[in-house]
Amino acid sequence: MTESLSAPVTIDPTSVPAKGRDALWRRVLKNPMALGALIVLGLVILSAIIGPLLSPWDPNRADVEAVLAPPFGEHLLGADGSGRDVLARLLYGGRTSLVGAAIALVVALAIGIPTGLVAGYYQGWFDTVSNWFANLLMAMPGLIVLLAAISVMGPGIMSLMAIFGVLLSPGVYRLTRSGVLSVRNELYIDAARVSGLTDARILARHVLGVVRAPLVIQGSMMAGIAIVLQAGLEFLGVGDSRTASWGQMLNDAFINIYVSPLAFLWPGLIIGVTVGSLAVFGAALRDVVQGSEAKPRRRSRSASAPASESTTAITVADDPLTDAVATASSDSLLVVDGLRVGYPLPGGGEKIVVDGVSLHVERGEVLGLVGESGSGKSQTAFSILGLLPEGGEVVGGRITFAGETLAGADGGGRDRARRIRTIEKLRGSRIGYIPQEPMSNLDPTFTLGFQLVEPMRRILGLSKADAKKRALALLDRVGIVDPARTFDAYPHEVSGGMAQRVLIAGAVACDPELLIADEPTTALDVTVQAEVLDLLRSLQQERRMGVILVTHNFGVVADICDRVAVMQTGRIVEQNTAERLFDAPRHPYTQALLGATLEDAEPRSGLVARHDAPATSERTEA
Ligand SMILES: Nc1ncnc2c1ncn2[C@@H]1O[C@H](COP(=O)(O)OP(=O)(O)OP(=O)(O)O)[C@@H](O)[C@H]1O
Repeated sequence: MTESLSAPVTIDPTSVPAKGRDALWRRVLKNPMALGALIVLGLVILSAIIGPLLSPWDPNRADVEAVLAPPFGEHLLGADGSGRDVLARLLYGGRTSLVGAAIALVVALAIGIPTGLVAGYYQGWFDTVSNWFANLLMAMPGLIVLLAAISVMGPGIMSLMAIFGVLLSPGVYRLTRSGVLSVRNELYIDAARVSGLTDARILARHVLGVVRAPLVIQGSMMAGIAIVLQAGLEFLGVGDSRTASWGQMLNDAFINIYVSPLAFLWPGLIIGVTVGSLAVFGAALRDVVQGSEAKPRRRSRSASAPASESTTAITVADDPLTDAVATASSDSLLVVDGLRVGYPLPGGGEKIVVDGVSLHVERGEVLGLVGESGSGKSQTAFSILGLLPEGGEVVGGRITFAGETLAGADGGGRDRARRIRTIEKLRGSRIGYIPQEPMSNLDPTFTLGFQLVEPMRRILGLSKADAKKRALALLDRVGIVDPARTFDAYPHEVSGGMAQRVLIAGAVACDPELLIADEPTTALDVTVQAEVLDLLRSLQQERRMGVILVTHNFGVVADICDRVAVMQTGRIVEQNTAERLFDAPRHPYTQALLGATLEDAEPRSGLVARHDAPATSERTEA
């Protein structure tokens, strides 16, 4: 029984409307079925609250002269077998039934939502243990558990409803967990992490929002089930006979069904109407949610390559060709020294995807990280940000930012935990990040303004009004024509170029010292690419930020970078100033990449002086 009661409603949690909860509720209220059900439910609840005003009778006052009195006399709906007023008992009984359903619902939600959120978001041992508990609870025969509880705890109906709530909680847990799993790897969740939001805030704002509508649907179904179950138990004689309830009215009416069949009608009708309204509301809400134009979500980065991939460890490349420019100094902003990143392989061992990468970035300097697809550029960038996909780990080397160690040289678990805290503190404040796909990195359920303001309030401690002022100024600075309109817009209401400008505004909002831009122009239209690069360059110069620009495009490198590190199969094969690299590429791989960039594949001797390179060279992709 518990299994069927706890079974989650079948709805894709990611199909929550992109326009946010306000728009969702507006659509619900426009749906006649949902509105009708809400009105009926409202009336039932209201009549239970103001019961004493609607009936002058005490629900427990027995009048021997009124036993089984017919309706429309002194008692509007008649009297029961003990001479008690039926209308008064209906109104007061509503309180008992609704409070009982509320208790079951609150217990189910209070257990199911937090455990589902934590299990889905963090996974690991907690997920395993909570799944095990959920399966155990679902396998229990609910009615037998409740009857056993009666024999142990007595017939108190409210405590039984609390136990019933526990039995319902696996349904809530599973629904929440599956909702979280469907979004936890979304890029906008990473973007929220990068912008410095804590896990608790991300869960509350970006993850819980996704499961809110399915939970309301599931909750309305569960409330109906709880009302029916409570009435069923009371019909069987469980509960306090001195408290009026719909189930007890059924019990009383059943005894006198041949003498006064109408007495059976009233509680049956009110239970039917209430449970029916809850079911209709749930169904209408589901129609609204499923019929909405939810934006298809793009795949997240963690799916880029499963660890089970039968790739063998990367081949050993030549020693990197580096000049003195590749040597870090003691006051370098970022120093990556001998970085190694690995993923565990299913059969044991590990796949090394970044192997001994060393680089550094100075304040006010742009370092281009170039190489073909799969060469390890993003893995290097994610290691610095502490955002490697699941399974990925820094297995060697060290990353230091402004003197603070972010990864490597572990002295055990406590050391590692401290480093994780350090990088979480730096992300979004001193280290900014601009992602590759602007749209996937914005939460479709919140306005752009909200997504800009929230990190500023947390990191800079600004008031709402000041954060908004700063956000509008930033939107203006990144070239948005109508900042106020864009501030109030949802991601799907702006173009890809505008979304990227918004993300750039967000990345520099807290004045970071280091900016990591992962192919920031790849997903954009060629005409917009040059503008976004111009914007990046001017912001970088204005704020003297160190920048790592991940790209596979030498046009972008020529346009904006001071130095370049060329990556191949997880290693840096050549590192030089942009000018020298274009002038005289030394590694055959660099020569081949440059050759592929130019239509005629001629070696580039002295052709490209960095800032003379046309921005439109973006068109010729490597
Ligand atoms: N989750 C993962 N599990 C296992 N291997 C992965 C995972 N993500 C990436 N890799 C591997 O890491 C290597 C480097 O990937 P990375 O994403 O850094 O390449 P890239 O140079 O940034 O390429 P692109 O330009 O296509 O983004 C690739 O061989 C890739 O298959």
